[in-house]
Amino acid sequence: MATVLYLDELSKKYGSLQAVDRLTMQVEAGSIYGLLGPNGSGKTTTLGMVLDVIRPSGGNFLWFGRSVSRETKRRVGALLETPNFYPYLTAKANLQVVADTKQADHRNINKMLDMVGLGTRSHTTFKGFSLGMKQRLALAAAMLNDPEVLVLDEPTNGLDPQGIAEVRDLITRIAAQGKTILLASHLLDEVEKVCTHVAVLQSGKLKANGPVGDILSTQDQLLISAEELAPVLQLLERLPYVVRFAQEKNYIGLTLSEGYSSTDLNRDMFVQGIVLSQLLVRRKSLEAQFLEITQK
Ligand SMILES: Nc1ncnc2c1ncn2[C@@H]1O[C@H](COP(=O)(O)OP(=O)(O)OP(=O)(O)O)[C@@H](O)[C@H]1O
Repeated sequence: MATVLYLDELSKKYGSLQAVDRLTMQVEAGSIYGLLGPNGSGKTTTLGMVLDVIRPSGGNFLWFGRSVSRETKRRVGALLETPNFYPYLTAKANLQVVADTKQADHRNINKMLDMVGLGTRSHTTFKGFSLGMKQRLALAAAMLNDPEVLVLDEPTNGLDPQGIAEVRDLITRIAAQGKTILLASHLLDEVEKVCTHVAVLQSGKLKANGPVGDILSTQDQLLISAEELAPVLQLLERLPYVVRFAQEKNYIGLTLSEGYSSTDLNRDMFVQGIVLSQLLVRRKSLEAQFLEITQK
């Protein structure tokens, strides 16, 4: 698969503050890549550098295997903050202004309005739009010259639940057209729901990266106990789908391979003559996972 964006020890210092610290990662074509981290972790600075609006203090980055240039910039659409549309112009007229600035084909305007679900509202003035509609119009503007890559900074910030759902759905639909998306978010559940890949940032440092399923593992933890723990421990040694287990006081905590559930465990225990006195499934919260990753 082609690498769309490659970051090689990319760094940014603001005075003595190391905002981004030797960040190395790559974004493959067709992925929805989430840059996940709390406020101040360096996400916006990273996006600013790769979009050539913030000058790096060190390291390098390549778009499509090349240094940033007018040609590479033409292939990348970006939405860093809600753009300043003209409040008294209609959605369509606003996009006409953007199309002129970007020298984009005006025939794309209606297509993009339809794509973001504003086709029937193209004659409504911008000031009459809800925040969610404003954000969708901004996405239409970013897509006007049909870029291969879309860079988004916190695209659902400030939206109500319906607006959030609409924007997330739109991002997924844009990606389904074969576009690559790089998206910064401080919301773990957003990255889990929308992204295929993730890089976790903390204080400018890369803490983990890879496919979302690998990094944000949603394996449940089971807690079990029985009158006698020794035979339980012996059986757990032998069950191939038990990933790990540990005794904690009078119960045992364990995780199972994907595809196995507490029912499988309970059945196998019973077959071996062990009756569990307790079986609890504890879902690992996304917040707990995030703490685990960032404390590594
Ligand atoms: N122009 C600047 N001058 C000085 N410090 C800055 C500047 N821009 C950002 N910083 C600092 O750099 C660090 C990283 O900021 P950045 O905005 O990149 O993080 P972020 O993860 O995008 O957070 P947020 O979601 O709050 O924007 C923060 O400590 C921030 O205060």
